[in-house]
Amino acid sequence: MITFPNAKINLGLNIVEKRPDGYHNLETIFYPINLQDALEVTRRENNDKEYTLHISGSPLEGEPEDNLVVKAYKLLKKDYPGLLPVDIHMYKHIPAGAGLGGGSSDAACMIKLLNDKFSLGLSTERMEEYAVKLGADCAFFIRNKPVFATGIGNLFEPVELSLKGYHIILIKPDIFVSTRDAFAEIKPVRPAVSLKEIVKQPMETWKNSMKNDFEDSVFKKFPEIAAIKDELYDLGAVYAAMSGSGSSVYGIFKAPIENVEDKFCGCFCRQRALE
Ligand SMILES: C[C@@](CO)(OP(=O)(O)O)[C@H](O)COP(=O)(O)OP(=O)(O)OC[C@H]1O[C@@H](n2ccc(N)nc2=O)[C@H](O)[C@@H]1O
Ligand SMILES: Nc1ncnc2c1ncn2[C@@H]1O[C@H](COP(=O)(O)OP(=O)(O)O)[C@@H](O)[C@H]1O
Repeated sequence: MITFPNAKINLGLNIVEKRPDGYHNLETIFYPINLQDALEVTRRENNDKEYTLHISGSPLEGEPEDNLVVKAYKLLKKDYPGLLPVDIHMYKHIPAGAGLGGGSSDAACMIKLLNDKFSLGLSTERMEEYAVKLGADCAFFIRNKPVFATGIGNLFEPVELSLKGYHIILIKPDIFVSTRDAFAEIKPVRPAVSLKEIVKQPMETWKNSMKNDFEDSVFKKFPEIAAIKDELYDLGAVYAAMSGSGSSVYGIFKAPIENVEDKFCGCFCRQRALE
């Protein structure tokens, strides 16, 4: 059984307050895009091991047991001992440490895939409960629809928003930003106007009203990321921002943009909204 975990971008991101558990309450809009990994799970013939993990594509650091797809398997196996041994094949295309939620998407897709393959009968809500144990934004990828998210990024309200027809240019500089480190730099502030209201306004207004709170500290540390955002606006983006805790930056355009390959030296890709 094979599935294609997709990335997301954040449209705005307000870090509202620090919680007693050390995490932060935030508000953001998660929007799925069509940049995808591939994840395949087959029944392992040999029962010598519970699982094997084979990764191809972009190299990923860490041991197999650190990988979120393995963590997802083990999490379900605790409650469903009948889960059979599996071989996991993953092709990594979504860059890590990019604010694109690649690992979280892999983990959420693993839960959905195991639920289907082994007929576990988990409801969507139950899968979301498992997903959030693996990562704050992981539950979003279970339904994988545009949402206004609050809490630690795990409470969702649908948003009336479609980027269908827009052209998204996504730039991933060769910089890894750790989400944990990015949070450590933030002083939380409750926004004067909620993102839920801002996103209802025409996209042309977002440049002056929609903010990613991680940008100030990440741009200060890595001015080259700020420069990418400026360049996207110079190219005519209606809205441009860093996604999540970085380091990728996206621009949303009304028309296709030609000849960007040279400008961004191969670290770019064209995207469209996942419909
Ligand atoms: C903040 C976002 C916005 O999209 O950043 P990106 O990962 O996309 O860049 C995500 O919600 C992140 O989700 P995820 O990447 O799953 O976070 P986790 O692995 O659970 O947490 C990594 C670390 O970030 C911090 N963290 C994460 C989420 C949150 N609401 N408050 C936090 O303080 C914690 O220090 C935690 O140890
Ligand atoms: N399947 C996976 N894909 C990508 N990263 C993974 C995966 N499993 C575990 N990770 C780890 O997650 C970390 C990326 O997390 P994070 O910085 O939150 O990324 P992002 O900002 O892209 O969501 C990396 O250290 C990576 O080793």
